[in-house]
Amino acid sequence: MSLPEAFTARMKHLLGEEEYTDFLASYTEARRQGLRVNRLKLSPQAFLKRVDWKLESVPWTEDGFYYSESLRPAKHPYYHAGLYYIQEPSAMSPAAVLDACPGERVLDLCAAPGGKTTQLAAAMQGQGILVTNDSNPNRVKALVKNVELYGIRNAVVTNETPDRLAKVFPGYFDKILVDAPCSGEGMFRKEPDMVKSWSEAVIETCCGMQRTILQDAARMLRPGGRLLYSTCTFAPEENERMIAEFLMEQPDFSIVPIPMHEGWEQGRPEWTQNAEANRLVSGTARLWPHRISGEGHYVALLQKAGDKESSERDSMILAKPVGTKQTQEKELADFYTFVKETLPEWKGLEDNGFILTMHEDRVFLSPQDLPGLQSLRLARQGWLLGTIKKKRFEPSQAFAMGLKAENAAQKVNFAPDESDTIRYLKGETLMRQAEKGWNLVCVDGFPLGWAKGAGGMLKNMYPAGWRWMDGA
Ligand SMILES: C[S@@+](CC[C@H](N)C(=O)[O-])C[C@H]1O[C@@H](n2cnc3c(N)ncnc32)[C@H](O)[C@@H]1O
Repeated sequence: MSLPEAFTARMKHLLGEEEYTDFLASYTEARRQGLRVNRLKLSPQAFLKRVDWKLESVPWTEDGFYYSESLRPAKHPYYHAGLYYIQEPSAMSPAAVLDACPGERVLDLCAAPGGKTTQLAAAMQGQGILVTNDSNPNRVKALVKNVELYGIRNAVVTNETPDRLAKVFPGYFDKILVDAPCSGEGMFRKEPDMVKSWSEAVIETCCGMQRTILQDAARMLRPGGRLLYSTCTFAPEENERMIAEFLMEQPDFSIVPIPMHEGWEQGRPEWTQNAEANRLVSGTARLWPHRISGEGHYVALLQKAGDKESSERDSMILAKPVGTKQTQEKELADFYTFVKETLPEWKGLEDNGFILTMHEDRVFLSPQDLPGLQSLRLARQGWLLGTIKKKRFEPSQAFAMGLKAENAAQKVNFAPDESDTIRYLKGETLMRQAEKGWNLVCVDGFPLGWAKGAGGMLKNMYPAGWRWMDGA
């Protein structure tokens, strides 16, 4: 791989001759591929029992595994059932360190396409509120798809600037992940295109964005809350120096030292330009491609002073959920009929943490305890259950993916190696006996989507944008 001269000169200067040689040698080695089991669907142990794949544990997260080049896990029906997310192993470290818990209010501020969002959501186990945001409207589409594919039920997806979010969520979150836009030096091996767009000017531009994003994130954190800052770059300007500068400006924040794993290295104080901050940044962590099996990453965990009790957030005016029109029982009659007939065992509507909301013709189950979100660009105001079309309720793909097979009265269960499984994922009509009406289609008991049974065939309701592509 041909690396920019200015980049290699910088790295040589930073690392010194000896370490630089090891660093450079890592570019001649194959990169490691990873997948992370979706604990919203099954435990890593249960997953390992289901597959005879050659997998090796990623040391910093118990649901992460390395797989070999030949495996192609995106070409397996389990991928379409959302049983795992394909993720670069080092990229599993930020959410693992932040350690989101069930019941918390969590923000993923720069979230698309959603790798870390799916990891945070799995840790939250459907309880609490996950606001997941990206400022780029195109990238938000991929984020929505991943939120839905992984069966995340407690997420609100926004397409906002951090500044506008901070006006709505002051002091609101227990935990915030800032996986910042960066110069991407740590991803050169994974995404060679990033090499072409690299320049020292890009580092400077990224620093500007990171500074603003961090300040806005700080406003949204409750006293005692934790903020995880990560990048996939080596440049100290975007890492140790960014954190040192932040700490100087925000005296109510301190570093929480990150527990180290084998091969991880402490942040390099000598790369900051601020003597006072020097000793602090050694509590942050660097993942280097020549020391671990993974790409380059930087991770810093920060805590805001105070505790939850001193926070004023619970006296914030918590508006009616999501500020659109309140659901009307009359409009929802067909939805309730659908639930009664199709999902008699589903208890989702009885969960106190959630409330039915509608936006235009769409029905959502939204987390409660949200401030009014009227001023925000919302991609999803909760779990999209479906659409009411001409007084008929049509369940969404997201609804299917967030259910369990046992919730459905009528279902069709395929084996992964059955030809109908792929035919279903390709969107084909299946000539197959099934109960009349809506059926939840599953593979090995994990939902894939909907189909409608009628006269010896299954009408395929798998969405066009989700379909299996040959050769892809
Ligand atoms: C490193 S990527 C995030 C990867 C993501 N966390 C994941 O795990 O899949 C950085 C993201 O920040 C977004 N971004 C850039 N500027 C932003 C801003 N000012 N506010 C929020 N997001 C921003 C980009 O669109 C990009 O999707």
